[in-house]
Amino acid sequence: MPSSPLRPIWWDGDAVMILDQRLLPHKHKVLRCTTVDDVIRAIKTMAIRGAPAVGIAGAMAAALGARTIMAADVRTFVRKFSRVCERIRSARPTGNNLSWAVDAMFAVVVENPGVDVPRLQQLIREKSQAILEEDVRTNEAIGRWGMEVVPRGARILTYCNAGALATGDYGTALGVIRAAFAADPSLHVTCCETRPFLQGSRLTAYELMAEKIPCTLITDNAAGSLMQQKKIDLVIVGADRIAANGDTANKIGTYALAVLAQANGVPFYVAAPRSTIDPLLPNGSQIPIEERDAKEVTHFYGRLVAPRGMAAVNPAFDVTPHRYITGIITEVGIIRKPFTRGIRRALEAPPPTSNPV
Ligand SMILES: CSC[C@H]1O[C@H](OP(=O)(O)O)[C@H](O)[C@@H]1O
Repeated sequence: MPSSPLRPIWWDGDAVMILDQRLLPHKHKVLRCTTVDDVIRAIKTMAIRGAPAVGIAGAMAAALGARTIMAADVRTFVRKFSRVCERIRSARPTGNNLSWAVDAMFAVVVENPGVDVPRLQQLIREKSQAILEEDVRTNEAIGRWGMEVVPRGARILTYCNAGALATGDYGTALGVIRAAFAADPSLHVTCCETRPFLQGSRLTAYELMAEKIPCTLITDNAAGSLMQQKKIDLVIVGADRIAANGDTANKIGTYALAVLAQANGVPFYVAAPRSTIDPLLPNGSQIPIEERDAKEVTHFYGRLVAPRGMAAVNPAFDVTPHRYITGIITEVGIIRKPFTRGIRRALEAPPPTSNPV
């Protein structure tokens, strides 16, 4: 069992256990995954979601796949494992963490020449657990750095779910909120429902209420008006892929929030681990945006709301140009403009070892 009721994924012997987030907050069902396809299906259907959590799921799927490869020799094993990794990589296109995790899993093979197949399978399984544990430490460091930008009594707005359920535990944007709340219980969080999958009203609200963090749910459309009325002190969101210049892909609707924040003089922060950064992308124009089923728009919990036959488009993410971002909170510090130089330095920094503040 996981150490926290909010952990979205964990090993249970030879099975990967995934908390089915499609049913939260009112039903708590765990999917028992024993094959690569079980995990890929959980990712594609958003039973597990959130860029870092999807990366961890990809790592564990790779370990499940490695275990089932029957190969007498290492060369055959490597060839088959490479194919498994490529299948996992394509499960969801926008988040950088999935490909980052798959690359890290394949690197185990590259970094262990001369090791036999059973030992490689064990090392791959251990790496997947290490990625989970490193993610939690990373989020705690993001939380500690992020406290620097949260004034006492802050009224914070957040979007979608960048919490324990979107990561290995603790969260990125919600990691900052958890760390700030531990030091200052007077803060307040406004969370946007985040149509159409409702990560805000179902998941972020669930996390915040579980920990008695003062919070209020609003429709996505209300965010701008609250900022206009000076009722929000700062915005903190997660990220799915950050380009080398700081352009950031996140849940659809984030771009609008960032423009509204700048228009109203509200600081706008992105909280993300370095595994979300894609240094090979010079800017956000080439970030692949996942198109999801139009039924998520025309239906509400499976019930047709729009007229039958109504056309709908459902991009799951958008890209916020770096000019609208105040800072990027990572596990090695807060990156501010000029982002290209700051991101390069952050990627060169050693991993966090202790409390940076
Ligand atoms: C900790 S980053 C989580 C990130 O992922 C969410 O998207 P989805 O729920 O579709 O996986 C959203 O963009 C969050 O900010």
